[in-house]
Amino acid sequence: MSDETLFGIIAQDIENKGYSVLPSALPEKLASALFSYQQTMEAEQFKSAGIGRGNEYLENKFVRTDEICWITGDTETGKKWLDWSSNLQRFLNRRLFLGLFSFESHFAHYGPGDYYKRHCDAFRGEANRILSIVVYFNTGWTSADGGELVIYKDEHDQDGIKVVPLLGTLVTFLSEEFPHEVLAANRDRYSIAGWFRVNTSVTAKVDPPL
Ligand SMILES: O=C(O)CCC(=O)C(=O)O
Ligand SMILES: [Fe+2]
Repeated sequence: MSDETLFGIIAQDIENKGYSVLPSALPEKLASALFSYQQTMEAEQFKSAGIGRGNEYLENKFVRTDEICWITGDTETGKKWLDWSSNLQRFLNRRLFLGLFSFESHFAHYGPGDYYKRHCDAFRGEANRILSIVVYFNTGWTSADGGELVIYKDEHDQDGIKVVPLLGTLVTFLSEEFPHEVLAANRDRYSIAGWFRVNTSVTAKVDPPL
């Protein structure tokens, strides 16, 4: 499948239902490059995941226990991923007028027993995270391995839909609309999570003060 075809399916899903779950969707070459990159650097660079970034960085082991590493364009593989993501961003902006302005993403590693409790990636009103994306690198994942992503339709939904974190599966959803969680995994679980943002700093500057 070409990138254009794939991006078109994602756009249609987002338009129709606000989320998209596509098995075997991430291009295989990109997936295997990213996975080996994650494996080689994980020992030295990963750190315990915190909630928020920068000054807001706050480790919160009650909410999430995975380890993360932010992806930059400093390596060939990191750059390939950011190029692919920016093509998706451009496509979605043209097709859905989302006004996506920037992208941030990190590798994540959930060891056995790790989880990320039910949360939203963005909050209505203050949010500049618009679209969340998750891709997985785990071969031969079965239901006995746990670690599913559960996406809830709204804040009242207790059932959700379960996504098996299998190699190549690509998930996108509107960040404000869908609470979600990662159930405890019984084996190592590797992934990337990313967020497309709109630019809020510009409006903050031009908005007259109250
Ligand atoms: O790994 C997943 O399936 C989702 C991770 C997630 O929700 C997050 O990092 O915000
Ligand atoms: Fe999330």
